[in-house]
Amino acid sequence: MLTNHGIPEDLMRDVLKVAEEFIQLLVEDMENSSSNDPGKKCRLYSNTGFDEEKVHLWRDTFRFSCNTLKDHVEEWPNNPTRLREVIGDYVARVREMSLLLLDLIREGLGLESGYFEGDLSKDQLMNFNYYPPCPDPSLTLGLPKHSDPQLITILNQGTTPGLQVLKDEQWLALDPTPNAFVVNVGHTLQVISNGMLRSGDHRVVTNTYAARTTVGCFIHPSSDCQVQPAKELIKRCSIPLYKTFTYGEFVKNYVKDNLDGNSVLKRYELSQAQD
Ligand SMILES: O=C(O)CCC(=O)C(=O)O
Ligand SMILES: [Fe+2]
Repeated sequence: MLTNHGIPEDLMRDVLKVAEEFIQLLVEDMENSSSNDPGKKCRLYSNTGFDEEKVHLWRDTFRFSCNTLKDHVEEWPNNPTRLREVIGDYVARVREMSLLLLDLIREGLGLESGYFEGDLSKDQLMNFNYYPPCPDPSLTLGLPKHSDPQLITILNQGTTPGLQVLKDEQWLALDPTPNAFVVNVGHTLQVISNGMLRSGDHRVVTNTYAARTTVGCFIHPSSDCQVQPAKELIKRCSIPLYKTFTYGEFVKNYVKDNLDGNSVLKRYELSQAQD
């Protein structure tokens, strides 16, 4: 949970409001606006693999590519009319804060200055998530158990509860704290830190009484970037626990494994690697 982060409270509220308005417009025209093509830079989807998945999820998501702003802003919708302005401001501030956070993490890990700069943190995605009230929450989930594949996630979870984290094999509710962000370590940061930082499993449960809107920002490497345990950490104290991979290939496997309920990291653990 991150507080005192410097992002204005009214901007945190505004971004949720724009997300609510925008999703509402799209949901009314779901058939024409949704797409199952993961390569699309801006898309509305309800499930990551509708045909293959065992449980259909109680969530609509709109995904934006965000970095650099000037390369992507034209792809974003412009209805509601203030969407581009609000999101542009929000995304830029979240990015600045995330890079600062990554630099503090870098220092804590004892890595050389600038380690996360460049391709490792080049890209940024943003999701608007909308979880409508569910008539029977025992039958489905907003989002099943998963860890995020990216470097870090900065989640603005609004005011409605629903997020849970797995701790000692128990699901704990992480109820919203006003104006705080939830920060998740992603798989990529787990690999770079050679397991010193661990990605946390989380999920979203539904409720019968209120819709829930959240906004997640994900900082991640460019698709062709090589990800591996930091050499400095290996030199200092340990053996590498993970194989090197390109981020784009990793994400493809993540999507595949997630549908089967498996952790993608298993494929890349060196002790279990075939080659
Ligand atoms: O909406 C939430 O509370 C969590 C969303 C999430 O975990 C994700 O998009 O990866
Ligand atoms: Fe997540």
